Amino acid sequence: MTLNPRLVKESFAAVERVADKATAYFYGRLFAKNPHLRGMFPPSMDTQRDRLFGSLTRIVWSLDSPDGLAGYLEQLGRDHRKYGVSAEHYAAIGDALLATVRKFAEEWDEEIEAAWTAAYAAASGLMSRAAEEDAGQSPPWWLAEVIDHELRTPDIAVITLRPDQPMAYRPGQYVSVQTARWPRVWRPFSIANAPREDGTLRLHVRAVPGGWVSGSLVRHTRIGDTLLLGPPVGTMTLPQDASRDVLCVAGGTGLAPIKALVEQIVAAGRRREVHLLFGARRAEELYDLADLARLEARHPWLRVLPVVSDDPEYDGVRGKLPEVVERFHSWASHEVFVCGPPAMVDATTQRLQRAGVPLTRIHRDAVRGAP
Ligand SMILES: NC(=O)C1=CN([C@@H]2O[C@H](COP(=O)(O)OP(=O)(O)OC[C@H]3O[C@@H](n4cnc5c(N)ncnc54)[C@H](O)[C@@H]3O)[C@@H](O)[C@H]2O)C=CC1
Repeated sequence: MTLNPRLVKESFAAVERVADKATAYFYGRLFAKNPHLRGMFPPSMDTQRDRLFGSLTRIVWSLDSPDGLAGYLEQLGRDHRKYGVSAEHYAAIGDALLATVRKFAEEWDEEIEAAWTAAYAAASGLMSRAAEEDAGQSPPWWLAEVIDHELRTPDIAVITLRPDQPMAYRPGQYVSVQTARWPRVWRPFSIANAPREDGTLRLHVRAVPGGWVSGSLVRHTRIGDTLLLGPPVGTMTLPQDASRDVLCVAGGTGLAPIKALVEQIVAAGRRREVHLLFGARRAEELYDLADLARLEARHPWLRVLPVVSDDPEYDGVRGKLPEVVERFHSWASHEVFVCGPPAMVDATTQRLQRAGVPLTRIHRDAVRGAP
């Protein structure tokens, strides 16, 4: 079997053009052949479909850069332990995936089939080996008790959790969360604090329209409730050797991982300059400003700049974050962290690149749909 990234990418391009049909076919086939697997998935499959296709796209387009891809697949394998995924499931999914690309690719022959079989064997092998290794040291999921629940706006809650077992993570990472109200529905949320001695974690949650987990966390969760957490994942972390000044750009609840990173810099005691631009649509949605102001008062090297985009009366810096970022400073020599609505993250990244910041120094995590 030969791993041939070119053949996989060419056939995948045709599947990508009909992504909706292809994912519907994939799950239809998977469940028709393996009805017992349906119970492992959430009742509503919409987000699940997008997620599957997002992961697949990322895997296929990174086949040429094995190092980054291996890290991603290993993380995916560890994260899938929370679903109870086994070797039998990998085989069933591989079978449905191959049937799907065979159906939707414009060309198909033995060579393409062999390339896909090899690619899937390599990818699922990395995932399952990482899962096995992880099983020796971490649980597949954590139970976490809600020990504080603060409604900062009618839609935004800051929730503090105490996991039942220690959870090792790096500031900037995120976890999947499941509530008792919606079994099997997992949504990712960034951890909003650097690791603490008491092991507690904070989440910043905005209830979005139609958001099953986010709505349940903001409106129906109380102190004493128990949540399920998946393992910490994500790569928007502070580089080990970085000594550069830092720019952080946070849109809305995208502040969560940024705050964890700022706390990490505080804890390390390093005196690099940190500029934090925290944007919201309206002043009352700058939900964590009091806490940020306290941090700023204690650490003169930290500058927090609140930015409001949709209120012409706001008596401070107004505008959209990508534009405001350009307005103030040259960031060409900074390490940059950007988190928030995907369109804001993309626009900010583009502007920073145009202003001379290399992409390798712009850290962001595509947690699409992490409301
Ligand atoms: N680890 C991660 O990747 C995390 C990601 N998020 C994401 O952050 C987002 C936060 O959403 P909300 O609090 O509702 O933010 P929001 O929609 O209220 O906007 C927050 C800020 O982003 C700006 N903004 C929004 N859309 C923009 C656009 N198209 N172009 C330029 N600027 C734009 C607004 O002007 C405002 O300053 C969600 O999409 C969530 O998925 C949140 C937490 C963690």
